[in-house]
Amino acid sequence: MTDPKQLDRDYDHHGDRSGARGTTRGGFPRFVPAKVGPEYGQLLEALRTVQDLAVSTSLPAEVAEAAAGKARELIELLTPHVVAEGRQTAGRVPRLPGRGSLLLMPWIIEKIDADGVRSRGMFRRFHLGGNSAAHGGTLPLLFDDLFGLIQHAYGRPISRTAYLHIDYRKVTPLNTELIVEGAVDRVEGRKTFINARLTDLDGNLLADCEALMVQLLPGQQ
Ligand SMILES: CCCCCCCCCCCCCC(=O)SCCNC(=O)CCNC(=O)[C@H](O)C(C)(C)COP(=O)(O)OP(=O)(O)OC[C@H]1O[C@@H](n2cnc3c(N)ncnc32)[C@H](O)[C@@H]1OP(=O)(O)O
Repeated sequence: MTDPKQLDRDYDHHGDRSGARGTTRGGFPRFVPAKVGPEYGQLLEALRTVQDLAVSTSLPAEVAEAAAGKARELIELLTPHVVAEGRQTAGRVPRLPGRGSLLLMPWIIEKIDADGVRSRGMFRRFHLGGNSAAHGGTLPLLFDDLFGLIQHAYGRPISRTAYLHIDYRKVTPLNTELIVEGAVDRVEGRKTFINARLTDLDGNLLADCEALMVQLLPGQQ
């Protein structure tokens, strides 16, 4: 992963992490890959299964009460380990599904270079929208994170998504291996235009997306 300061000489001057917006102290945190053992991936997989169960069960009161107690125990165990943005493990383990983040789609990056990025994975029960299909709102998250990786691997400075246009071509199934792949289409000054496609393993197009990412100016957050 390229040091973002090499791509953006204003890296340390984008907004403020100490509270006041519009000032230039702080900047974006530096995302350095985190080193973790196998237990971290196991924890995340267990938590994702809990998410699947949380949205697919109808619990008797005593089971809900017992589960709430166990959840509170987990909260107590984890709370002392909260750290500042950029120092958390989530999002900084490129080899894990969703880079080790529970927010992101639990997909694995298969290819990442200046020619583009490809990830493979499944939408799970907790991504259900209706009638066995992935919720339409989960696709922008999948694409947006992919675009962040694409523009970074292409060597663009820190940028934010200005727009993201998705065409939903076919229903996106759950529990089915899929591929998302995209690349920079063109760069115009501060603007990077990126295209991506979501397909099944037979190459059927499920959705495609075009986005504009705009390079941040010094002071922009
Ligand atoms: C191991 C660790 C790995 C870590 C990897 C990192 C991965 C991270 C992944 C996470 C990634 C997550 C990423 C995220 O999710 S970022 C989160 C979602 N995005 C935002 O919050 C962005 C909010 N918006 C803004 O901040 C501003 O609007 C920005 C900065 C985007 C532009 O405001 P600014 O005032 O600076 O610019 P400007 O208005 O002078 O415009 C400049 C040019 O752009 C053109 N324009 C602007 N908007 C639009 C539009 N909507 N349609 C068409 N064109 C548009 C405009 O016409 C002009 O063109 P031209 O006239 O010059 O030709």
